[in-house]
Amino acid sequence: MRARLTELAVQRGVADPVEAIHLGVDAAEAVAGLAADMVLNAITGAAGLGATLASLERGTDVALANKESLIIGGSIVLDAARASGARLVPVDSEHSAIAQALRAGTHGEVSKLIITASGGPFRGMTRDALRRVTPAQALNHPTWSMGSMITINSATLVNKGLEVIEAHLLFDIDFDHIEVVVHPQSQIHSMVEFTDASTIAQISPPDMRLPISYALGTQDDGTTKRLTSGAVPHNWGQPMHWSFEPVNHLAFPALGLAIDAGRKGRSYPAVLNAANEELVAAFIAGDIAFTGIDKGLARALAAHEPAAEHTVETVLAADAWARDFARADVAEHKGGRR
Ligand SMILES: NC(=O)C1=CN([C@@H]2O[C@H](COP(=O)(O)OP(=O)(O)OC[C@H]3O[C@@H](n4cnc5c(N)ncnc54)[C@H](OP(=O)(O)O)[C@@H]3O)[C@@H](O)[C@H]2O)C=CC1
Ligand SMILES: CC(=O)[C@@H](O)[C@H](O)COP(=O)(O)O
Ligand SMILES: [Mn+2]
Repeated sequence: MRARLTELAVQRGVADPVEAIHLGVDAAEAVAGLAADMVLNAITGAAGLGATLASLERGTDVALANKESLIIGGSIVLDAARASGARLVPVDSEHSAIAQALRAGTHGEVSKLIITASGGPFRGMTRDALRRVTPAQALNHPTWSMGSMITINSATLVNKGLEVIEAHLLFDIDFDHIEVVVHPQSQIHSMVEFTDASTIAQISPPDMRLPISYALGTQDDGTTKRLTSGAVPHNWGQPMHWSFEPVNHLAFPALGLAIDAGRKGRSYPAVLNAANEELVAAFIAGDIAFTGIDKGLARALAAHEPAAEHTVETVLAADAWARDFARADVAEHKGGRR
């Protein structure tokens, strides 16, 4: 690997190819800590925490796709940004939408954030039917093409729970003022309701090039220059039907579990995320049923005893504890109809 990368670096005229190449588990963190205008963190999962912190500590703005690092780090990540003055710029489509809509008023004028959810491939299904769905069905997202972890998280609504916590942290809005609504067409990416009863929505086709380019357009003064995204705007001359419906919390309890973990704070979000990463892997491997994911999450969160301090060390310890717990939970319930 190093030899091939060195060859490529030499071909591209890199002055010191040995210095320029980082390999291994700490490579992302090392690269994120190098001089840059902005780091786009699109690693999946808790593994992205080191890179987010390394960028922020260096004072580099982070375009954040890796929502997990903010969610598990919580105040540690926010404090790192505050201390260096670096910005956390959302790439997640809902949070990009909210950031855009928030420009219509002040923080004090916000009455509610409304996060839209596609509802995933199993929208409308009963709890009983959900016991029998397959990984292939769960990986077939109705509107977005994404990696396997976030696609399964969309199917369980864990993704929406993570996004509520992410919105709370990014925009400093209380959990009581964040609502989730199912909007199956994924055209409205989220909304902000203001105190005058006006609601501002951000609308675009489901294409990540738009939130990514919006984040990359961040200017030194915090304003945003809209870049060419390549996304195709709506054709308003065509008939379109968009719908909204409430979340079925009985069929999809993971959303409530995640919001509860977010409200409790400290290491609960880290436990939620780490247990989920393990349970999703077990579901994809065929070891547990789809409904085993939220059942395992409920058991992990109920068993967790958080440390008094909230530090990188306690977050990583909670992450490791949750992975062990979830693996044992999978072993205990493997093959059963959980
Ligand atoms: N896809 C989307 O539309 C959206 C994604 N996001 C978020 O963006 C992130 C990435 O999602 P997505 O692109 O779909 O996922 P993918 O599975 O497509 O890509 C994940 C990437 O993370 C890398 N990676 C995983 N673990 C590590 C590690 N320990 N160190 C370095 N790199 C690592 C993988 O590298 P390798 O291939 O070498 O394993 C891969 O390039 C997630 O946090 C997701 O929630 C948010 C909103 C929308
Ligand atoms: C593109 C993006 O931001 C994803 O997080 C997407 O929102 C997932 O769709 P769900 O609404 O199904 O979770
Ligand atoms: Mn999203």
